[in-house]
Amino acid sequence: MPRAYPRPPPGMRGAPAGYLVAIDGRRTTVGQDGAIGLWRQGYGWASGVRAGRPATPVRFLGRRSVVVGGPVGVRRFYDPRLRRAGAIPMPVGRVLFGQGSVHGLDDEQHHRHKARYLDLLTPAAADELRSRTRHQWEQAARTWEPGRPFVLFDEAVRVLTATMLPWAGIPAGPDEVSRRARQLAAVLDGFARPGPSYALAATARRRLDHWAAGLIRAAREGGLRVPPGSPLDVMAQAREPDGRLPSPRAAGVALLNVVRPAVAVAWFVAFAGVALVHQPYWRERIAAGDDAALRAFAHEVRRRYPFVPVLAARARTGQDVLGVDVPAGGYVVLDVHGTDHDPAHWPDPDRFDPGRFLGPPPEPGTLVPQGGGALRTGHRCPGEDVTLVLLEEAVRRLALLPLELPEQDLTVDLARVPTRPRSGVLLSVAP
Ligand code: HEM
Repeated sequence: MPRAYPRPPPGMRGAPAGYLVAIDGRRTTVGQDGAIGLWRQGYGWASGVRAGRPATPVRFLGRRSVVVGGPVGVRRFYDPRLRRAGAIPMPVGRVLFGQGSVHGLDDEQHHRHKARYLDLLTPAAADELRSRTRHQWEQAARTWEPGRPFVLFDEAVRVLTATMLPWAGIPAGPDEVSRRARQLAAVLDGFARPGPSYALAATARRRLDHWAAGLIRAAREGGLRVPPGSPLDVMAQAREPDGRLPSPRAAGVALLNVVRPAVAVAWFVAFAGVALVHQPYWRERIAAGDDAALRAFAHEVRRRYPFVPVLAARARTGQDVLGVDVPAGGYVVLDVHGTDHDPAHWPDPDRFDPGRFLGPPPEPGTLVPQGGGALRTGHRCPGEDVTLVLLEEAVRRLALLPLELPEQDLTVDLARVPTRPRSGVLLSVAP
C-alpha cells in the first residue's frame, strides 16, 4: 500500500500544493451571472453551483444556461445537439486558441480539421517526442548545480518549447526558443485574466500569429526546408475542400495549436515537482524504473491539479438538458475540475494518490482534464498521449535527483485560471 504524507513538511510558508489551497472568501451572490462567478471564483465556481447534481440551471453570459458534471453530465455535454461555434467568448478564444481554431468548429468542418491533428499526434509521434523531451531534460539537469535553486516552471516552459519546435519542423536556435517560450507561456498565463496579464497575452498572441504566418508562407514558397510530414509541412499544405489554401494566418493558428498546448504541460510539471518531493514512496518507485508507477503518477497529476476549470458549448435549438430547459443559444457548461474531484468516483478527492490508477482504467466520463467523449468526431483533446509522455519524462528525470523544496510560497490560488504554486516551484538538488 502506498504510504500517505498528509502533512506538509515543516518550515514551509503558505499552503503546499497537494494539501491545502487558498480559496479567498469571494462567493457567488444570488442572481449574479455565472460568468462573473467563474471569473471571481475560478475552479470552485462550477462545483459550488452544481453541489453534486448532474445539472443545475444558471444564467451564463446573460442567457438561460446549465452547468453539468459527472459522467452523466459529460455524456450530455458531448451530445451533437450542442454546438461549439460561438461557445468560447471571443476575447478568450482569440488569445488562447487563435482566430478560427478547430476548437470552435462543428460537424464536417470540425472533423476535417480534427483529422489533421489526429494524423500528426500518432503513437509514433509520442515515441519521438519522448526521446526528444528526455534529451532536453537531460540538458537542463546538467545546469542544476547542487544547492542552487532553480524555478521548475520556467525550466519546464523552456524544455517543452525546445522539444516541440524542432519536432514541429520549425527551425529555432536557443534565442528563438527562449523568445517563443516566453510568448507561449504568456498566452497561457493571461488569456483568462483581465488586466496586465491579458494585455501581455494578447500581445504575445499577435506576435506568435505573425511569426507562424511567416513560417507557413516560407514553407509554401520553398524559402524554408521543411521536413515532409512535420506539423509545419502538414498545416502549410492542407487545403480547403474547394482546393484553396487557407490564409497563412489561419494555417499558422492551426500550427500553433500543436505547439502551444504542449507548453501548457509546464503547469502540470510544476505541480508534479511538489508532489514528487512530498511523496518519497512514489519518487523511489519511479526512480527505480517502475513505469506503471510513473504513468499512474502522471494521471494523478492531471486529475488532482487544476488546469481547465470548465468547458462550454451552446444549445443548437431549445432543449431539455438533464431536466433543465435550455433555450437555443443557451450555454451548457461542463464542470471539468469538479468532475475530476467528484467524491462519488474519486474517494477523498483532494488526496494525491497515484494508486488510484494502478487498477482498472477509470469509468468513461470520470476523468476529463482534457475533455471527454469521442476523439475523432468530438472535441476531446488529441494531445492526451503526448501530454502523458511529456509529463512522464519530466517526472522521471526529477525523480532521479535528491530534490529539496527551499522555503517559498507554494500557495495555489484556486480563483486564478490557470493556477500553479505561486513561487513557480523552487527546487534544489541536495548538495
Ligand atoms: C496540459 C496539457 C493539456 C490540457 C490540459 C489540454 C486540455 C484540452 C481540453 C480541455 C480540450 C478541449 C476538449 C473539449 O472541448 O471537449 C483540448 C482540446 C485540444 N487540445 Fe489539448 N490539452 C493539453 C495538451 C495538448 C497537447 C499536448 C496537444 C497537442 C500536441 C493538444 C491539442 C489540442 C487540440 C488541437 C484541441 C482541439 C480539439 C478539438 O477541438 O477537437 N492539447 N485540450
